[in-house]
Amino acid sequence: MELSGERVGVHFRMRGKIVRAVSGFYYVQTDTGATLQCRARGIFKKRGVKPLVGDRVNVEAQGTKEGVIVEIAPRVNELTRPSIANVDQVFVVLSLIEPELSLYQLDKMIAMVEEQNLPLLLVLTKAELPGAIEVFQQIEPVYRAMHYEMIALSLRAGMGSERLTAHLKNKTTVLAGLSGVGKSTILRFVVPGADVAVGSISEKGLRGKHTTTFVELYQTEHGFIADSPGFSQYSFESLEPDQIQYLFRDVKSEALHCAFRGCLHETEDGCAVRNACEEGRLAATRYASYRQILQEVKDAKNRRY
Ligand SMILES: Nc1nc2c(ncn2[C@@H]2O[C@H](COP(=O)(O)OP(=O)(O)OP(=O)(O)O)[C@@H](O)[C@H]2O)c(=O)[nH]1
Ligand SMILES: [Zn+2]
Repeated sequence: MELSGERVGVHFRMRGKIVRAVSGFYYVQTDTGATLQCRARGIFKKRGVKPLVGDRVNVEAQGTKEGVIVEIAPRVNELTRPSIANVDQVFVVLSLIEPELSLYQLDKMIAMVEEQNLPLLLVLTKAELPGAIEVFQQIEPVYRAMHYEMIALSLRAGMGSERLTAHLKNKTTVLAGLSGVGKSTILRFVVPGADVAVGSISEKGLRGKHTTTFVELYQTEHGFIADSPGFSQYSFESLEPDQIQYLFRDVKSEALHCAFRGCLHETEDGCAVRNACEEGRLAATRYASYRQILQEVKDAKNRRY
């Protein structure tokens, strides 16, 4: 292996990205294409800084396989579930059928990503199965109207794959979605040779829920991608009920017209959001998702006090 970089004393200093973190070891993919198993310099611990997967770092290579992280570049952002830094976008992955699409789940995942202020792409899988495209055609316009892009994907039938990979270019992408929707299948497609487990839902059910506790960034042709175990356990518990409307683009824009101060846009007569729903300007399914998440947040808050 050829190492290149700046020579500092007997060490080479290189730039790279942490792609995996396991019990105190950080695996750094260097800009020269090597992967180094690294420890972090003690100073980070003293400062209370924990290197994260996704961090851009400077390493001092020690030989061709190991190194020490000596510097961490300032983070653009930091997700907590999964724990990953410098994320550019999230692919929200759901299956159109098997398991059947839940619009509540879809809207909840969109709201999670909105809370993180990240761009998203909606990826609807298993599009070749009978009845799937009809579901897609029904819902896609609702989301397009809010400027969310939605792709019908079937890697089995070669449908939508080019659009999917085009979105990966020069980005660090996180896949979010419940078990069984096809995230591993996507990973294996965009990262040929990646060691990703794919199994049927029932097989996994028999073995019990498999738990992946660490995140890994895989390098694709032009970017990085990570699966996100744990994303689905996300809750909005740190939010106040009146903040939920801002996670729903359509509710938010209708709420601008609501004359009631502090309105949560529930059952109040004359509420602009409720009116918009009744008059068909706001999709009933979206309003239902908003109301359900709002209720969950209110319930969680009541339990705290
Ligand atoms: N019909 C059809 N099945 C698919 C498609 N993509 C994935 N599957 C199947 O759906 C099942 C689940 O796929 P996975 O990729 O393991 O799903 P996952 O989201 O990674 O699930 P976990 O590994 O449990 O997180 C597997 O049996 C896949 O073969 C598709 O486009 N069409
Ligand atoms: Zn209102």
